[in-house]
Amino acid sequence: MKEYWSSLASLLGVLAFCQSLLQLVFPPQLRFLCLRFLNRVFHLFSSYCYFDITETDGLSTNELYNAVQLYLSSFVSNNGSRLSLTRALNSTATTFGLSNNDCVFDTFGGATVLWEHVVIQRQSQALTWRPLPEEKRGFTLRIKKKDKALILHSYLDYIMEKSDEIRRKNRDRLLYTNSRGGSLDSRGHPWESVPFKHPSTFDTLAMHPVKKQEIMDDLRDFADGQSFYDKTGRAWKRGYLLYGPPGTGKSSMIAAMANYLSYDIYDLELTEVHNNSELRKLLMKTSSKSIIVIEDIDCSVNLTNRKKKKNKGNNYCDPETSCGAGDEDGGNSTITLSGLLNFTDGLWSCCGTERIFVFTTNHIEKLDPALLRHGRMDMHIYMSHCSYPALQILLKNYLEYEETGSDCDDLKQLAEVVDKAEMTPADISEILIKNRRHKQKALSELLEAMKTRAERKLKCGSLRQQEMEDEEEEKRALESPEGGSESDFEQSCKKQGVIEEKMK
Ligand SMILES: Nc1ncnc2c1ncn2[C@@H]1O[C@H](COP(=O)(O)OP(=O)(O)OP(=O)(O)O)[C@@H](O)[C@H]1O
Ligand SMILES: [Mg+2]
Repeated sequence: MKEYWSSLASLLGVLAFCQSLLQLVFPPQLRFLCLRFLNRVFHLFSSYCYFDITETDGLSTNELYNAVQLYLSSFVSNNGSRLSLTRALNSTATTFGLSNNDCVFDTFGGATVLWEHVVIQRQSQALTWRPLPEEKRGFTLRIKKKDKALILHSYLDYIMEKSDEIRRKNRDRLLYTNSRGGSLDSRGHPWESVPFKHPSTFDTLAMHPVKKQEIMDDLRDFADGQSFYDKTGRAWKRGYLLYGPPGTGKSSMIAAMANYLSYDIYDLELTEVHNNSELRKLLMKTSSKSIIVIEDIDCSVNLTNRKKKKNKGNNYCDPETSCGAGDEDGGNSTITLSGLLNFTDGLWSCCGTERIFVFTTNHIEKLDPALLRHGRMDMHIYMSHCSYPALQILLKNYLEYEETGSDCDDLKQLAEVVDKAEMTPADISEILIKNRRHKQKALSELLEAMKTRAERKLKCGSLRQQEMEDEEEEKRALESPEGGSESDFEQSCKKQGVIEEKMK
């Protein structure tokens, strides 16, 4: 052991002697050149090349550094052994990060790359007007030389895209409204926003699964369809019209769409918009990846007929016929159907990308066909009364009721009566919420309510049928020569008698 230590000491002595000899023979300048030369030779024969992505680029922040950090956070939790955890302001998600001087591998298009997070202590604080952070941070990307073209062109673009997506997902969605009625905030913005935390998703939405899947596929195709829209020369936007009776889930569907695509919502209150140019300004201030909603469009403003001339006592006017002196925009004091059509489909509608327009109505028949045509409203979605497949979703969500097969008598009866009852999901969910702790009670109360509704519907239907038949008979009697002899009074007495009989 003693011998070992003495030989180690003499070896260190020789090394120290060699080092001082080298310093004597090679001056520092020459040494630096030698090292640079050796480095070059090493890189010439190495199959790898390296890229440094620093946190700051001079004084401005390097977007690529932030993007890489976010991108790595999406998968580093599976691969890394030592991670940093952060949570941004207003965020509900935790972000994983690569710890200082740690490495992680990634693959892209068949190429494997290595990312290293490099953190170096800053030697001395240079004299600047802005104090610099104590650490210099950056990522070093190691790739094979043969993959250089692929990585530099596609991989870095992919990272930027992916990080945008992660940023949007981590941030809470926003719900914008124009309820201030045209006035701007301090930043000149016409929209007010609040965090959007609606819990409705496509899982909680009660509707036929096939229809639901069709809508989800359509939304996904739209969101992933940039190249398709570019190729076909179409503006990257899509319109959905949701129509159906109140309480069938139109607003819930909009929330589910926003949650599914992680889009913001702009809830446009048309009654607060004074004219077409204000509408256009509102549109210009919306961001991409958003859903622009006009609820109850038939009630907002009179938008029934583009060809109609100006009506008295009605804030609608025709853009194609002059609506007031000097009103080349169809009226500076009113909003027109033409203005709305341009909003959804004109040149101005393309001032942003990746936007969805959703209109809702309880009365589709009241809308002008121009508003409904494809290109404006590409998909017309009828939100119907509750069907049996939709009811099954509600039972599962509210009562945790799993498929029990044909042995459940109540379920069988519900399946028979649900279509005849024509109840909305809103009506049904009220009964289920009330009895959610007693499954059996909930089912029997629901069945009772459905049966009563179905009976009433049946009675109303046959009453209406009878009335129509009576009217038809009356008409025929009046037209025939003998029928004309019966006086009006006698006829109305007879009719009254029939109605009283039915009411009994
Ligand atoms: N299809 C559905 N799936 C799940 N829940 C629903 C559905 N439809 C309605 N509901 C429930 O009923 C409530 C009202 O629904 P919602 O506001 O979406 O109806 P709507 O069709 O927009 O009605 P309106 O035409 O009156 O605006 C919701 O809070 C939701 O809980
Ligand atoms: Mg609604």
